[in-house]
Amino acid sequence: MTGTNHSNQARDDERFLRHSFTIARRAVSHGNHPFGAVLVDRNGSLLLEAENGFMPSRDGTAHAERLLATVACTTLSPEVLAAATLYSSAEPCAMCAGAIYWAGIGRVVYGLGEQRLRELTGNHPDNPTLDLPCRNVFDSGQRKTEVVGPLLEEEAAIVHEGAWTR
Ligand SMILES: Nc1nc2[nH]cnc2c(=O)[nH]1
Repeated sequence: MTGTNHSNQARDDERFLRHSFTIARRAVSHGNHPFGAVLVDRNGSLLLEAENGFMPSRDGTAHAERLLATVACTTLSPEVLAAATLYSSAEPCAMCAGAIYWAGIGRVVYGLGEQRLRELTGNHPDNPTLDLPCRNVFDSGQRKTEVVGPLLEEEAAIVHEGAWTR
């Protein structure tokens, strides 16, 4: 890969990560938690979007990344999945990292890190953050998942402003 390709990729990563922040804000406008995820193919085309779906049924497993992974692996080919990047407004939790792994998505870029998320949510009952980096989950698998993050973490944190007060 040339230096130009590297900088193109970095630019695309920031652009699509910011798009996941927009989806996270959309989740809030729908009464949900501030998380969003998007899937992009190897050519930089947007394939899928998913927002947190906690409400209305208080489904604690309806994380944006897990919902996206399920749609992705039931609609796209293994080749497309392996070459795709999932952009997430926050670091995938252990459940979502597992779902991304099992879906066969090859690359993940996230904004807010798990530690920072934990500081923001405190002990809010809707988000008892798991203290397990997504890299630990991916590294215990048999196929490689590339991970980039935290990235644009200050912007990612702003999305959570006012979201975890009780
Ligand atoms: N990364 C992530 N963490 C969450 N914690 C609660 N919901 C979510 C979600 O949709 N994504």
